[in-house]
Amino acid sequence: MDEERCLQYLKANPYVLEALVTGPFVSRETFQKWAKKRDQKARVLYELGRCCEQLLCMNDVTVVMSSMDGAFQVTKNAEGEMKIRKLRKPKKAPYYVQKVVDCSETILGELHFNSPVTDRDLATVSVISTWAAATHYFAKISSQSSEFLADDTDKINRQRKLSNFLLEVAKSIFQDIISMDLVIMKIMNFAQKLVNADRASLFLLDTKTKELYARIFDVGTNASEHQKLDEDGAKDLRFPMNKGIAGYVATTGQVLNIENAYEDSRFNPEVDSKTGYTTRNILCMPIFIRGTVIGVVQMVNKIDGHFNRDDEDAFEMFAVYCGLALHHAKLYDKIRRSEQKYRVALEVLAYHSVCNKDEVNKLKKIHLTDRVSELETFDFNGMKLSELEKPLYAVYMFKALFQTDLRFDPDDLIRFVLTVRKNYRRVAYHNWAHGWSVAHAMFVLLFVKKDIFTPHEALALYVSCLCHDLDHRGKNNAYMKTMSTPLAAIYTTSVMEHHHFNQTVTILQQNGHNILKSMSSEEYKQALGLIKHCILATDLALFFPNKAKLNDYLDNGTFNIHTPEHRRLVQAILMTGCDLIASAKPWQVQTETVKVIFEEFYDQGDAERLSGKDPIPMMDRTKANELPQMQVGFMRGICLPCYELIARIIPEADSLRDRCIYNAKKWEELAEEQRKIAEAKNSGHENIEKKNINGD
Ligand SMILES: Nc1nc2c(ncn2[C@@H]2O[C@@H]3COP(=O)(O)O[C@H]3[C@H]2O)c(=O)[nH]1
Repeated sequence: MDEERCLQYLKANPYVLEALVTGPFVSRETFQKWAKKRDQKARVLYELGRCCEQLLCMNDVTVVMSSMDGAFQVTKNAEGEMKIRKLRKPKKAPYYVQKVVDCSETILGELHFNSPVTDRDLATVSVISTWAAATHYFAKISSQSSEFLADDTDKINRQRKLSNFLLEVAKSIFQDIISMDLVIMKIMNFAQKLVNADRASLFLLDTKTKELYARIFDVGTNASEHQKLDEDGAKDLRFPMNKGIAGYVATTGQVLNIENAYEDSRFNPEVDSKTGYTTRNILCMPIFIRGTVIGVVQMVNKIDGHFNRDDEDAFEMFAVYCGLALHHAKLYDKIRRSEQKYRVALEVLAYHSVCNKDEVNKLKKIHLTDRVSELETFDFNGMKLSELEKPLYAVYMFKALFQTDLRFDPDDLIRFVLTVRKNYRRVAYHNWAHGWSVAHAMFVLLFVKKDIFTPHEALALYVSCLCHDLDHRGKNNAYMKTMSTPLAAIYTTSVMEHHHFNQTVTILQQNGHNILKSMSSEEYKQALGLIKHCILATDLALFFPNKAKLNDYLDNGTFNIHTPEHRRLVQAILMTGCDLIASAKPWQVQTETVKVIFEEFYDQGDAERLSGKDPIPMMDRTKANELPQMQVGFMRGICLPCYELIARIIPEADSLRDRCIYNAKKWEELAEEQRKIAEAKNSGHENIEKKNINGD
């Protein structure tokens, strides 16, 4: 039936339209909207009629409104309400009928003039009628658009409510990360209100048993009645994932909006039978995390009618946020679990990596009363000390430097030194003996140049040297990175040095180990900050910029030991100088140390080769013959510039530079010998080759 025939039919059978308009299929607000629209037209025509009566000084203009159902006379009752009644045929035809037509050529109505009118009157009436029609037309447009807008406003308000809530959810996901359940509850609660559902529930997928279980199950419509079930859900709210609307959605990942649950073969009435609740309609949404369904959210029984398209759209957005919240909940649980595991590991480690009572008592029994003057020179060879003497002398040096300025518990000091010893690994070079010799070098520097630093600064420098290579694995930062070790994942720069510092702090935090405990919290914080600065400075990668800056200040005469930045540079360079102390030891000690350094280098080179990477020449045992030349490069390129700089700041320590120059020359002689041997070999080979070629 086309529109024209439909109109004819409705005109012929007005009761049909009446029944439709006042029946259940048109909502109250729609009916009111229509009525308002009609009222508006009637009101405009009525006011137009009265306006013409005033202008033409008459009072018998009949106002007629046109509509689909015919012509209606418009009057106004005592209360000012518009009254519309079917137009009866007038006894006498009007003198003049003015049609009121709007911009879209729609006839709004007519004005019947029941008294004689002049041409001038007609001209006036025509103008006013046009204006009135235009006014009505634009009023309609604006009311439509405002209706439209009103509809839109409705939608906009709904969207705004939605987006405000989603923003709240996003914020609470990050703020309430702990109680993710609370966030999910909020989401469910809001979703339920937004789509006006009587009940809401969240089912999660148990991938092991291929079942769905209720994690949040709604027993009523206010939040307090939400029933949050434990991780496994309530036992009786579990069912195979191929059952029910929830199962279908979980299996297919599709959204389902079921208008009549019991008529849908996929519906599972078992849950209703357990809860005594009757499900009429269901809006069910899958929850995805990274493309995998992890659960479904269900809205049950729309309060008025069934769920519509808008509900589906709004709810789809919630399903995403549910997924986000659940994902965070899972991640957070994982983090919590790994933190607990980490704590357990730390406890076990702390127990085994702390010195024991026997070791402490053994050291306590030895009382060093006399001054050990041989310790007061850089040339002292720590390699000759026993496993007991090293900690004993480490305690002695600490006391010699600090016991007049600092308060500390002597037993704490013994425990600290012994535990530091225990946390160096038995690798060829970066072991306790290295830590001890670097601390000894700092002891001598501070001994010969007492007043350059405050007691707390000196303490930080000494402790840093003792601890600067704690838990070193005999592999350098480059190795840690290329092998993508966990340490390299934690620290982006100075990987091992950060780890050494972290180990230092861990030991200080052990019971009975905090040698800094007499400091105020501010002093303690500063001391730790300086220890971190000093240990990180032993990363050779930082030596070059530090050296350049300090030399600049010295060269341009702006160096001032009391300037904090200059002070930190001096501390850093001293740390490097102590770390490389083997290069400034007597030649015998230098060569013995270099032997173990390269043993460690070659171990790393072997490990790199095993993992398919070519080691650098210095770590390649097949190039051991190039060692002297490499040492020349190392001494002249790094050690010598370092000790020359130290001598500029602490002239009393210029012996380090002299020793270093001597050792470099020795390595150059060896390199020269090595070169001659190589040449002899080559020429030997050449002679043999020539003989072969000549056949003699
Ligand atoms: N080639 C060479 N490297 C050294 C020598 N002494 C120290 N080093 C390197 O200098 C680095 C200083 O920081 P580390 O102690 O971490 O590791 C040290 C070694 O890699 C040496 O005599 N020869």
